[in-house]
Amino acid sequence: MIRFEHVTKRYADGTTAVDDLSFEVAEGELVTLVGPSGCGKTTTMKMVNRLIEPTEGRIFLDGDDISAIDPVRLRRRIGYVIQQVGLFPHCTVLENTATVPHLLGWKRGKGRERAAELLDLVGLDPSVYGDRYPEQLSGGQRQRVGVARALAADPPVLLMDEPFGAVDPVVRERLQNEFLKLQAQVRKTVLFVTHDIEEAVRLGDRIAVYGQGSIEQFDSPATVLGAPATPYVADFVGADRGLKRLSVTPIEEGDLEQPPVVHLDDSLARATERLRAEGARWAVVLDGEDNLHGWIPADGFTTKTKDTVRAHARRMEAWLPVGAPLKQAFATMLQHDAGWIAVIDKESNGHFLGVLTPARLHEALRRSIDADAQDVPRAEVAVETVESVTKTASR
Ligand SMILES: Nc1ncnc2c1ncn2[C@@H]1O[C@H](COP(=O)(O)OP(=O)(O)OP(=O)(O)O)[C@@H](O)[C@H]1O
Repeated sequence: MIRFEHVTKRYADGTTAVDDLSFEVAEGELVTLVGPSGCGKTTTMKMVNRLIEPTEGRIFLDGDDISAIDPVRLRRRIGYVIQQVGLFPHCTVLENTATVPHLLGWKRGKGRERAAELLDLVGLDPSVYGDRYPEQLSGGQRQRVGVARALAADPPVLLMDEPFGAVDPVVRERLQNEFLKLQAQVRKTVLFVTHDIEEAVRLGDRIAVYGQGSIEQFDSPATVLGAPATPYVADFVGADRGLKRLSVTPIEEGDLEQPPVVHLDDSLARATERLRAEGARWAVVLDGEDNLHGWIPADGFTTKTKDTVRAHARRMEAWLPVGAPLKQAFATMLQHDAGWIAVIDKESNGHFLGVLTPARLHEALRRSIDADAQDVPRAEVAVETVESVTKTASR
């Protein structure tokens, strides 16, 4: 969808901002450009919508050489979101969002209808926020309007330059999650500039890690973290990359252990006998449909009781759907001081699949590292163990 072929940008003062850059972004792919300040990320991005012209090389959009496309027409195919959102202060949120349809000559009603739809899509109720002015919004809400505005003419490509850079970390994480959900629906081809490796890892289908004016590694987040291509990349992604990697490795069914299971209507006496015979200290409690209900300890009941498990089962506080990142599992374990986390099927109504223990979490982390590091000599893939991760986290 976007292809750079040997692109170089030298500014008039002799600065080479981008040096012989070649890469390709597939349709519907979200690529994050990450690197330290001044490495050429913004220059790369602005060459795509011709705010900056390359000195050498060619850029293609959907097969068309962009140097042959009139810049104004080109920009209609490209949504642009920047950090200082650039909303018009004297226009309402709805008018701001409808700017591009308006410029494209859409009928007023159609433009406003589309703007309202998009505000909804980014989580701003148009009946509440549509008539407000930008100064009556929070920073995070303004960023959402920026995203809605960029999507208004339904361009196939989005360029986003540190769009969440100006908000606090909590709002930022929320905006990132919302944007991921939105992108799953709209599937734009996105170039996303950030200097924050965490953000690059969280959002990118692939990450381009910039050195000085060139890309040092262009790979999936898991590979960049698990098998950095150069010492520079290893240094940039940081010594705690094992910890970061937890956020890109999902819990799989194969990672789970199968503890003893009892049902709500089972006789407590028989369940207790069984658990003691098996040497188990607790069991997972399921309802009649094998959905997760909670857990029950093996001790503390006499085998003479007439009760059912239901009378003494405890509700489960910590559980996760399969596919959730290992980082969330780890955080949940720490938060609840739990030695294991129940994992359920995300499609059904909480169908129980098994439990994740710290040992299994460690194995899952190793599995994903090994999968990526097949061609990389072992010694170069120095990754923390769960123990050292635990120590880092508790420091
Ligand atoms: N108009 C210009 N004239 C001369 N040099 C420029 C110009 N614009 C950018 N540069 C230089 O080009 C290099 C790359 O700049 P660019 O803005 O692309 O970096 P960046 O990676 O986006 O940085 P940041 O994260 O700080 O925004 C820098 O050294 C910068 O000083």
